[in-house]
Amino acid sequence: MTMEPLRPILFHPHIPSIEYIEQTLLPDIYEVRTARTIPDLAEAIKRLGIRGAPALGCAGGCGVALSALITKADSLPEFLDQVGSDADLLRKTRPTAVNLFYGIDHVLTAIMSSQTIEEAKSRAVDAAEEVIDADRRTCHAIGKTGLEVIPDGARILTHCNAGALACAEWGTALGVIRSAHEAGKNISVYACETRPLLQGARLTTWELLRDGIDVTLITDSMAAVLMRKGAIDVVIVGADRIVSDAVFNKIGTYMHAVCAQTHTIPFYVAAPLSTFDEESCEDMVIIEERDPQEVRKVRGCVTGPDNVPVWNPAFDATPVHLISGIITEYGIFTLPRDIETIKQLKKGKDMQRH
Ligand SMILES: CSC[C@@H](O)[C@@H](O)C(=O)COP(=O)(O)O
Repeated sequence: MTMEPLRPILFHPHIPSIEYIEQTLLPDIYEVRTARTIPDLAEAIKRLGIRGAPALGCAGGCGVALSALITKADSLPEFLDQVGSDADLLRKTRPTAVNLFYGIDHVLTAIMSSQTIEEAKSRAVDAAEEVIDADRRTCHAIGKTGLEVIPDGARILTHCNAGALACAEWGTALGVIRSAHEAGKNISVYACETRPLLQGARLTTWELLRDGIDVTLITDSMAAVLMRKGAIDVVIVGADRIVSDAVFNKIGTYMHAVCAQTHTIPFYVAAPLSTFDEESCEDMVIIEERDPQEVRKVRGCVTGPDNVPVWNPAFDATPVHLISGIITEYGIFTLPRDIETIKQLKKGKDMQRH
């Protein structure tokens, strides 16, 4: 039986609202929630009800469109002012995943030259729908590109959740895994649990079991031993931001990359062009630091003394020399070698938009 495609974020311009799968409750509770205001949406993003770089891009884009639809203003400048300040509120939710800013800016740019409020509303809806449709198409294209790095029989390690739940559909790292499964390759996956918020344990395993893909859950500290035993053929992870010299992804990714290099295992990143921030370098990126309580407690259960100091960065940077390739909708690239090609491709996309 084929499952319905998993679509964690839907935009309903006629209501107007944004519907999303509440990811903090999975896997025990599958609940679809609705954001009707920008503060509602911002709150859902901050507490990771909506999460994952491409999904954040969709949320940002749809959020600006939602703001355009619900804003009541007497003049176009007043209207644009209100939408701009809602966009700023969304920008402040999470600092690392660049797709959030890409989605917000895509819709803002589309409405800026409007002559009337009605025109701006209609442009905002079209642009938000474009962000979602493009992400769906892109993830399927990434999946196809990635087929060449997944041999039949591959045992794949992944970290965090770079699946359909992190995108509009299909996924990036899990998109490659899904495409390999769909192409009839006999693959199996080790999903790292991904402390402290367990996106791997809760979300990746749930997605893969749902699709009938062979998955085994391990704690993050078990990955190195599996690599040493020769039980991993390839590592594939997603990305939150790719700069000229590093890939930012969920905390723990760097550790897997170092281990993979030691054991000569290929280490791939799967991400759309919208995750590249190619003009920046590692030092320029803000890594989100989250609430210490996320480490002292796991889903309400105490895991450390209430007064113990905690360091809780949500992401780490993996230097590009540890990465075998970046699987995108346009092919597989390596950095720094292909940085100019990436710049050209992004310029080309910008030209198409204007
Ligand atoms: C396709 S999504 C890739 C990344 O966004 C994912 O690996 C990740 O780090 C998500 O972090 P999260 O904090 O859950 O938003």
